[in-house]
Amino acid sequence: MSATPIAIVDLGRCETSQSALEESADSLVESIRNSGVAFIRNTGIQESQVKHAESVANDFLALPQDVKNRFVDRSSAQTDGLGSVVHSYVNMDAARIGTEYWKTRESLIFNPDIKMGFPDDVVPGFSDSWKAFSISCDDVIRRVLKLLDASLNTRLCQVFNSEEERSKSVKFNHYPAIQTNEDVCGKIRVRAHSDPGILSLLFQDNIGGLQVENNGEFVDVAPEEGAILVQANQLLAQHTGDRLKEVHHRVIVPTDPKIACLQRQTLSYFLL
Ligand SMILES: O=C(O)CCC(=O)C(=O)O
Ligand SMILES: [Fe+2]
Repeated sequence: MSATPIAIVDLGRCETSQSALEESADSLVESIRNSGVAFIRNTGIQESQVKHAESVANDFLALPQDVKNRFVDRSSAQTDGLGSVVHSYVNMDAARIGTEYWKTRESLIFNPDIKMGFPDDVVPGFSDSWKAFSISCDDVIRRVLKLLDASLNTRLCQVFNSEEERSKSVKFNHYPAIQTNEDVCGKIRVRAHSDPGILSLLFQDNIGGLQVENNGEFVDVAPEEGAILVQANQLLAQHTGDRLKEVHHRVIVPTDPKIACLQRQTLSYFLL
């Protein structure tokens, strides 16, 4: 499976001159047109802030199952939590353990703007950490929209700002280590789908496994050290008249047997 060329756009450089901004904007748009995604770096988001948001998520996942189950939102089970504006803990493995264990995943999805329902009583500081992370991500998404506007001659910033406050989600995915002697390399961990909303930012560890559909073929998105993945979602496609298509993507167990069985974690921010 070959890797697709994905642009790495330096957000800091965009602010140095108009020509740097235009060049970066075009490269961002070209990458999203080709593969539905682009990397951005030099965003100003502190690594310590990301690590902290991941660390409170891991504190939550380490809690006893009955405590975690208090946060299950049954109404969002169909949509994997994302379509919902409420908080939820989703355990995708409950029915599958012992059969398709490579599909095992626990997800935490919280809307940073909804005040009630955070697990602060069981993980002190959870909501502060995720809210701070979401404020930083929101700022980055606004800068990405500005670049898209510069290249496409659209008014996405204005449209999405002038609408009443949009919904947001922070999502943490935990794919546990796989304990088996069986060959699980390349098996599907998350089925192919596209996500709702406008744009998302994906912070992934160095394990890999994310693939995007490109000309009918799924190609690897290898993690890029220090860079965040911008993903085009359904509403962006709608608002750009399909000039930017939403990305169809999936997650597989890495094909390298040395890392296939290791745990993987990702943290995402969605502007919905
Ligand atoms: O964990 C990943 O790399 C992506 C997961 C995903 O596509 C999702 O949660 O919507
Ligand atoms: Fe997704």
